[in-house]
Amino acid sequence: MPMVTASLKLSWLSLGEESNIHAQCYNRQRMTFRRRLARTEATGDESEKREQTNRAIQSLMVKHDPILLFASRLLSPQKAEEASALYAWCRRLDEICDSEENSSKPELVQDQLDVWQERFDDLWSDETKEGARKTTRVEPTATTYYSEDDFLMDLALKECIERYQSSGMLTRKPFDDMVQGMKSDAVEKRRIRDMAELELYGYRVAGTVGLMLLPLLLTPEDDANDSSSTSAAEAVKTAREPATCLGTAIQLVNILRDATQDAVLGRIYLPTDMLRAEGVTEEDEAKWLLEAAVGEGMSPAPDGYKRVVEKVSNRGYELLAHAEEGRSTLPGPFGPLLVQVIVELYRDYLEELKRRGYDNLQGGSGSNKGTMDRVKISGLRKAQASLRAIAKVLIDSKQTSILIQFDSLSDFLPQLYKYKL
Ligand SMILES: CC(C)=CCC/C(C)=C/CC/C(C)=C/CC/C(C)=C/COP(=O)(O)OP(=O)(O)O
Repeated sequence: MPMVTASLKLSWLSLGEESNIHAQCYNRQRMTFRRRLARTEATGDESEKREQTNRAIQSLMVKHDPILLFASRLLSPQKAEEASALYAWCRRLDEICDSEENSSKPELVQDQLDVWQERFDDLWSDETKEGARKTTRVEPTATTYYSEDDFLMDLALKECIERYQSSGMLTRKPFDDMVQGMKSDAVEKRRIRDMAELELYGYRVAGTVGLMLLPLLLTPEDDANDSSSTSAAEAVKTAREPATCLGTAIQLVNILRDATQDAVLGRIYLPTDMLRAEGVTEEDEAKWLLEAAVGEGMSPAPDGYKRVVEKVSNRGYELLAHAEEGRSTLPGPFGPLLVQVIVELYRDYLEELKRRGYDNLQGGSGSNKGTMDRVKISGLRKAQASLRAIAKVLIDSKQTSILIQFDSLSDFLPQLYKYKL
């Protein structure tokens, strides 16, 4: 690709010339992207391109989220493709923030997120009222170019968007909100002011996933029929709140789980106002950030710190309870079952944290990156959690056929075992 050669040759150019060339290359790539999108063109054989798209998405799933590869097999082929396209967009966005190359360069991450959002503007059809977003100034760099696989994955997302956008079931808000959430992480010293900010962050990076998925989960396959899409739109409205609660709860639990890992990156997600009210000082924080960075074990967490962990954990329980109550807003039996399995697993994690006296700083840090002995739940407990979920959904729906339909349970349990919770 000439772009790569160009970026290699740039080393002897002055900085001004370099950014000028990047700007030209970036603008050229963007124009080509828009032109190809407008023609909805994937150049070449249609089925070959579809296979290439699926391969690209699957390799992302295998690397990051194998359990979703399994979960997508529970959906119809069309819904699986749509969910996968949404996944690919979210995962590549998250990769911008997590990339090794970008670590400790928040301004670079901010620039790449601006480019990502500008790219999303091109994907979101201009025909809608929401289409025209005022874009920010973008500073392209050698790392902001996209590959053919990226184009194909974006094209798959565009197809998904076009399917659900006109009914108003899919809006661009969750996409913009997720980018916003990622941007809030790309700062030097990441802190959270209070519980409201923590929940907003949880909604932005995880609650939004539920909102993106609802339209496709709630629309029948033959959605061309007007009356069915009207009722699907109603169903989406009802399901929004529990779906958001579930995503936000997942993120709160992830935050409690990854406290040491985040401390290695200089990040503290527990609300500062709650920590101060419990007597945890900036010096205490500096001490555990240093210990996490050195990686030779953490001192026991102070009592005030553990009380804050307990409060955040209690909020996690509440959000999980809302999600559980709302599980029947999804079509059964798989929708409610999926929600219930997640609820049981994440609740189990909170139980384990309680058993350990709310000290989530003990265990892995440094080269162990939070995995050594951190609070986690065993394969056996994951299996018990899924059986509990099946029993609850069974009692709820009085459907015995669910066990027969869920014949891939033997595939599911090993997947769950590998899942990193
Ligand atoms: C394919 C199926 C069945 C569903 C797709 C469901 C979707 C859209 C999932 C997107 C999930 C995603 C990648 C969200 C991005 C933001 C986020 C909360 C990432 C956190 O990922 P973790 O794996 O917890 O942490 P790491 O970033 O450390 O990997």
